[in-house]
Amino acid sequence: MPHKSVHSRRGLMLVMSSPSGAGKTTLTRRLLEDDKDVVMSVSATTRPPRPGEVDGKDYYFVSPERFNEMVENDRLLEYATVFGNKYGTPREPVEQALLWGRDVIFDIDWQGTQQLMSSSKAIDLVRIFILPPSIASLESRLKKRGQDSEETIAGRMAKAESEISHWAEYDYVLVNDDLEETYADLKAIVRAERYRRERRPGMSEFVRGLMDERANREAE
Ligand SMILES: Nc1nc2c(ncn2[C@@H]2O[C@H](COP(=O)(O)OP(=O)(O)O)[C@@H](O)[C@H]2O)c(=O)[nH]1
Ligand SMILES: Nc1ncnc2c1ncn2[C@@H]1O[C@H](COP(=O)(O)OP(=O)(O)O)[C@@H](O)[C@H]1O
Repeated sequence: MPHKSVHSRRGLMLVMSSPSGAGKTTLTRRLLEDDKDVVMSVSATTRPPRPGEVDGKDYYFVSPERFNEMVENDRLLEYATVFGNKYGTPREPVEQALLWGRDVIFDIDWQGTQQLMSSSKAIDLVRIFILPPSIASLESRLKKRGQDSEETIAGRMAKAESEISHWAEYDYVLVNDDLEETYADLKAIVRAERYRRERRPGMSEFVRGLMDERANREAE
């Protein structure tokens, strides 16, 4: 049996960004259901909850005053204004999860991704950008989701181009045409990233063990 250090690893920070409606929530939820090593980073926001959204699960819904307090007390890893509302990532749950060797998945925009990149977290980041197969399908998905007013949908569509323009700042780009195929690709990315040398702190110890074993056998 190899020593357990061979399995110890640093958690990934899996960042998912996309124009609204491309499918990141759908993909993220599936990954969370399938893989118990992945936990979600629940953001704080000043946006009002949509029907069906649960405080503490989808977001922490907070007042603008409370949000400012979190910023001032350095409780957020990053934050940004999107569609006129503030969104931010609470620091503590992320640091806890990574410490326990869990992977953390983030549904944040390009501004948040840039902030994480310029912080000490850069080596832990895996950035994934989700594109729709066409603008027409983006619009029909937003309509089909049925959670936003005509006006909100028009606003999201108007923002899509500026979101999409940041695609090249990501490590991986997935075109979410067939959901099953995109999901399989997402899982492949996560699986491979877990094996990166720099995320495997126990590996040097394991290799030292191999060398010792070899030396011992030679001595016998
Ligand atoms: N920077 C940053 N962006 C966030 C955060 N939480 C959510 N967002 C982004 O805010 C945007 C709007 O989110 P939301 O109102 O839930 O609508 P969605 O586009 O349907 O997911 C999306 O692009 C999210 O990725 C956060 O904590 N930080
Ligand atoms: N590959 C796909 N093909 C068709 N519909 C999809 C696909 N991926 C997601 N959807 C649907 O499109 C809508 C928007 O997806 P969602 O995950 O909420 O997007 P986002 O989180 O990026 O705003 C949802 O109704 C979802 O069921």
